[in-house]
Amino acid sequence: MEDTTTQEAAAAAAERPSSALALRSLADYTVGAIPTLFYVPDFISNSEQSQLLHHIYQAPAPKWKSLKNRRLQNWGGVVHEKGLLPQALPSWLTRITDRICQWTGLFPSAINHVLINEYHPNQGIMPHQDGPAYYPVVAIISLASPVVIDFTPHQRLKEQEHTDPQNLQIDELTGPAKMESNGSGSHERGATNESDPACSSLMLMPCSLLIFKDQAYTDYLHGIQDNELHNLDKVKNLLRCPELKHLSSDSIQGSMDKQRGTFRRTATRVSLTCRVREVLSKLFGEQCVHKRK
Ligand SMILES: O=C(O)CCC(=O)C(=O)O
Ligand SMILES: [Fe+2]
Repeated sequence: MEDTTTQEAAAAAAERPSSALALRSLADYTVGAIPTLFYVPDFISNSEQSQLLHHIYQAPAPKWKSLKNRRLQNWGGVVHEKGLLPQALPSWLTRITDRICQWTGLFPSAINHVLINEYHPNQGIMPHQDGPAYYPVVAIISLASPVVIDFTPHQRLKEQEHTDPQNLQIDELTGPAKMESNGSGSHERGATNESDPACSSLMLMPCSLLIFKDQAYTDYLHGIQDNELHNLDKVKNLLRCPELKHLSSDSIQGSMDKQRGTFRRTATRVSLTCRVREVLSKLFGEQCVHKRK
């Protein structure tokens, strides 16, 4: 489905080399103590951000699915318990997902699934692990508002699975865990990073790319607190967010309280969670399973 104007495509193409050229290799973007966590500021340009937001908010109202604490759009096909019934991603998404694929070199095939989440300043996503139907590499593009994402080790969840098997459920969208369906993964209630030195938080600025994989994917829960005020105590990448110093400029919204070490969200954030999802080769038939590295 081609819905991009030639002008827009030309503008994006003209811009791509400059942002791509400015990038170093992925290994240069590790952050914090978890080795498989990467933060890439300015992965997309401001005008690419505007184009993405334009397309996202042009989608027909039924494309949005409202959840208790956010709403989302699902692109790439319908998720079924046995995999994905695929539907090609629109070109305004593949322009970004193909670049992520190429530059990272981490995905076994083209990114085929994008979940778009929208969060008001008091909304978030509970600590969760993305389900087993995804290849264990996640790429998240952030738009419109900064937010803090927390990574918390989930040994507790693993122990629970071992000791309490009757608690396990297989969710339509996820894997075995105590969970609440979020359209994306499994949720653990009440996980907290207050006292755990192993946890890591990152500030996700608009236009940035977050990549997490392997250990960060399998041994950590990730989540965003559902309040306007975010604590910066455990944020590992503040030095890589120089724009936070200029919050009065109209491009980035929010406010910092340096004394208290907090950031207040004031704008709606949108994110693109880009993944490779197992695809059903035949309806309810044979499944194509990715080899995990
Ligand atoms: O919005 C985000 O940055 C996180 C989204 C997420 O974790 C998910 O879609 O599974
Ligand atoms: Fe997730």
